[in-house]
Amino acid sequence: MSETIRVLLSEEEVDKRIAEIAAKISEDYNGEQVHMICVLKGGVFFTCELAKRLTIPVSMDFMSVSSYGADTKSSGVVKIVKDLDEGIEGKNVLVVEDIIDSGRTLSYLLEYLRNRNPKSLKLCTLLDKPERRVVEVDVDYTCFDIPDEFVVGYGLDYAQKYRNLPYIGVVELG
Ligand SMILES: O=P(O)(O)OC[C@H]1O[C@H](OP(=O)(O)OP(=O)(O)O)[C@H](O)[C@@H]1O
Ligand code: HPA
Repeated sequence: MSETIRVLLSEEEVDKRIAEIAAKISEDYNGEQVHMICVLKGGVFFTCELAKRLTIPVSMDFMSVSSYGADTKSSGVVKIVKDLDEGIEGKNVLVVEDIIDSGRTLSYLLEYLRNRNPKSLKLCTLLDKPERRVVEVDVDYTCFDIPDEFVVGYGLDYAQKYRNLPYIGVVELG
């Protein structure tokens, strides 16, 4: 089967929106330090682009969770592949994700982090597919709501490919 990629959000659109969200986050934290938790692997491009534009003090940690494997559908079972390096008690935690789809990954992850007593816990996502939600998740910052289509680029993969595309595209199988 062949795959083609149709552009959904151009590099310029994505970059412009990330700058807007970064300004909003910087304003909301009002000079306090934010502890960004990048959810690997998909969240890595967005985390870097966002972090570069924040004007508040930033620290960072990384977690890796997996529920999709090589499929385009969530397995429903969330697995922690890599845990945090440092504790988050008393910190202003900002979880940074590439996409919220069914909500299963983030619902699991936020509960897991809440139990570690951060001072505050917020969620920032590049993309959200609200139509696909199975589990409710409170999202604090969303760059784009998108339709129910499987997307790649800016960290998002299809069977580990296309993460490096500098824009968001829809995978079309022929
Ligand atoms: O809302 P959900 O239906 O749970 O889907 C969202 C999750 O799926 C993707 O991760 P994936 O498991 O593909 O891992 P990856 O980031 O390493 O590619 C994405 O990065 C989210 O973590
Ligand atoms: O649309 C998607 N693309 C890539 N990974 C994903 N994980 C959940 N939804 C998606």
